[in-house]
Amino acid sequence: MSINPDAPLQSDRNLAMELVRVTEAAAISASRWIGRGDKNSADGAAVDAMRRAFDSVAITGTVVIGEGEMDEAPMLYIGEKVGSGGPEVDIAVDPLEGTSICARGMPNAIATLAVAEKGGFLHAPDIYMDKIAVGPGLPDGVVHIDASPKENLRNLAQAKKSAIEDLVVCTLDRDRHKDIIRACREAGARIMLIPDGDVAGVVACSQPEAGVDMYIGWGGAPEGVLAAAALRCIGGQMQGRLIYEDDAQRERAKSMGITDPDRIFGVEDMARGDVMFSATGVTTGAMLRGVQRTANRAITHSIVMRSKTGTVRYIEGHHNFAIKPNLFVA
Ligand SMILES: O=P(O)(O)OC[C@H]1O[C@](O)(COP(=O)(O)O)[C@@H](O)[C@@H]1O
Repeated sequence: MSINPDAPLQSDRNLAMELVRVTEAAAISASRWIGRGDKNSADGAAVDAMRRAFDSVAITGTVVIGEGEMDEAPMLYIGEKVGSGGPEVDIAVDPLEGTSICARGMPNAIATLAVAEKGGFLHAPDIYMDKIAVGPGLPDGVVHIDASPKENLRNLAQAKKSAIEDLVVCTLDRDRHKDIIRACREAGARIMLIPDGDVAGVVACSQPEAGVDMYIGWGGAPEGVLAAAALRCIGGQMQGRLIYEDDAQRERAKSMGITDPDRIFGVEDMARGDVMFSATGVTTGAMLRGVQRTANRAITHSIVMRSKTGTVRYIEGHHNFAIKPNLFVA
């Protein structure tokens, strides 16, 4: 990262690897709660482990996308400082993205975070964001958030030199998306419904093996920023627009520095400059395999990427609790 010009290049190379340890810790702790029907305990375990893991990362980090405000979140609240000291960076976290799916033992839960140089992330309030995303290597503006699903699919099919019938559109399985779903199906596309976890849904557009051509629909705005951070590294296009349910939400956005609350944010508007992104699978999904646990051991599957180099690494971690119990046991 460009924060400390005197720091050797090696330090930010190492930082990317340190971040994997943090999402691994959160995922392993959350994995103890997979399928146990208790999403708050799963989330609490992930938050606690992620917070502790940050203590050994050599950064002076400020949480800008976190678990909520100081008075509502005991840890990883917005404004909290994390890290053991080092370059000043901003942090976006979602220690357990997909709390309900983890509790229900369903696919797609991940532990994730992103790091940017100071001021690099959009300070998104915890409200909905309308989102549309496609993968890399396509003409700029091939899809647009204000175009109809049919128009977007037609343009996307043309750019990909495929038929609309070959395209898969991913969206959250919500009543509010029924018109989008109907329009996509009527246009001939196939729909992949996910119960939760739209960070993975958006990122899937940029992972050829995931089989997703376009992501569309409303999800959390903080999750939108995390997804944008991933796309900054892996490539792909995304547009997001905040959705306000009342004036208080609009005011809240303004108080967080969003001067034009109705603007359409692109990837660079949500995650600027040098960005790193890490995610570890909790339950198996399109993006990552979940934690595999055996007595005293766990295997984790993570993705870590940097915008500076465009390198994307898939990391399989084999963890032995008999030797290293403290970090990972909630
Ligand atoms: O469940 P809603 O209100 O449709 O919100 C959608 C958001 O919830 C999630 O599906 C899961 O979020 P949580 O992990 O906080 O439960 C996100 O991925 C998504 O952005």
